[in-house]
Amino acid sequence: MTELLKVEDLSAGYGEAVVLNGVSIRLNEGETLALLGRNGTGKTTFMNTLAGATRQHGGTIALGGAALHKLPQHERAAAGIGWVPQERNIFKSLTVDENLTAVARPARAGRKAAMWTPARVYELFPRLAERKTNLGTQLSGGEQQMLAVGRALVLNPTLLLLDEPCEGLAPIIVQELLKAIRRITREEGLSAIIVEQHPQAILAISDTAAVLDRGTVVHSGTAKGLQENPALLDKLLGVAR
Ligand SMILES: Nc1ncnc2c1ncn2[C@@H]1O[C@H](COP(=O)(O)OP(=O)(O)OP(=O)(O)O)[C@@H](O)[C@H]1O
Repeated sequence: MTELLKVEDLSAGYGEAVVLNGVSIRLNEGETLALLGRNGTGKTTFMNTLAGATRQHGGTIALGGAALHKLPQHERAAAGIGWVPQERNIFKSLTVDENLTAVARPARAGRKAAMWTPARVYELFPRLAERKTNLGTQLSGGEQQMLAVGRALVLNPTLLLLDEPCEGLAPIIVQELLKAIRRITREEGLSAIIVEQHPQAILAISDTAAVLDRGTVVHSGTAKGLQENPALLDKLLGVAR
């Protein structure tokens, strides 16, 4: 197993406020990590810190052996981070197709998996293909989320960060999205970190899991181990979901 992400003793927050304290997390190439925790425990702050959108106070982040924490936010996408933030930052004044073609870039040399292009995103999300010429403002919440995932994919990242991808979506759309995420990670082998409020659905498609509480990692192990231990899930997350 080749290690892709190595986060060591990370402290980060907003301004002087420290939210994450001494967080260490590892992820192997081709694996998916479920990042869980109750509300306000620092999950989004962790994702934002990988993307370079918080203030890092200490620690290191290495992606494929390169020091990511030294890079400004605008260079992290080129370094391999495909970030889908909670607020789905699509360009609302552009069409679906323009959103995808504006950011598409070829994969790095030596990449084994097939390259993501707008055409492949349309194949993954047929709903988006039907709305190619619609503006971002004309999309439903689920379609916006699909477009946000598509935009991250066409950057051909080495690590996909999905922050609560299913939040606020209708159950049928959640199923569609989870199926697509499973395909991206399981079949295409893209490494990912997924933050979610519904642990069972995400644990089922993840290899490993980490649980945050008050900005520190209070549990890490296999996703299966956590999924099969409702008592531990209850202890860590409040309810055996
Ligand atoms: N922009 C910000 N400026 C200052 N503090 C913030 C900011 N965003 C989040 N925080 C604080 O950081 C802490 C962790 O928030 P974060 O959003 O990372 O948690 P979370 O685990 O993702 O929560 P949720 O599941 O509710 O999204 C909270 O106390 C929150 O108030």
